[in-house]
Amino acid sequence: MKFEVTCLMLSQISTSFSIISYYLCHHPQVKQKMINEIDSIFPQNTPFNMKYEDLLKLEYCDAVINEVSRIRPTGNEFPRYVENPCEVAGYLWDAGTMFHINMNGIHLHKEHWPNPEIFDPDRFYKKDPNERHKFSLVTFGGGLRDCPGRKLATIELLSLIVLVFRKYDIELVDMNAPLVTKSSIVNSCEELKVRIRPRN
Ligand code: HEM
Repeated sequence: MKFEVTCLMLSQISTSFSIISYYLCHHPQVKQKMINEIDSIFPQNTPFNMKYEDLLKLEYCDAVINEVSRIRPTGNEFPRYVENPCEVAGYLWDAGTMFHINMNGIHLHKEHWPNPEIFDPDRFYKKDPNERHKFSLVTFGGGLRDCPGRKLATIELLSLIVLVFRKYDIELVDMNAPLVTKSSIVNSCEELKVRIRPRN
């Protein structure tokens, strides 16, 4: 069981990284802005020393992670079980009802996200998270049972982005190929053909 949970977490990280790479290749100006930020915090031709405090300075990379996980979350839903009768959205629900909270429905909701189908990391860049609804982004769930691994997952993704994009450029082999994902408990990236070249 422990092994399965660990695999699930790792598959979420690797799928997130694949989806990030896919979106960056389709939005070269975003990729360039991200690379500029990485180069400003971890300059080329200087000894490379990846520190936690420096990773936290990568605000644009963080915005890219948030925007990719908004538009293409690795999860589909998370459940909530009600022990007592309750009212939700103007309806009365019996005790024992199981709700399945639809992440895509929330992440693409026009009331919370203008032009929700458009990929735009600037929605998150240097923005105060308190200015939007606290459950408008539920990549890591929400409330009492939200993901305790969210900070670790974000730091892992930021580290991976720095390690790869500081040294290498990634291109899609076929710009017209769709992102192939398989949906089970979570979505996993099944195939993403890329060309990786050293930068410079
Ligand atoms: C990109 C990576 C990850 C994503 C997208 C993700 C997402 C989620 C989501 C949506 C939930 C359900 C939250 C809810 O019901 O409100 C969850 C729960 C959980 N996650 Fe993550 N997670 C990730 C990485 C991790 C990591 C790295 C760990 C541990 C090291 C972790 C540990 C857990 C645990 C233990 C729960 C159950 C919490 C509970 O039921 O109280 N997750 N995660």
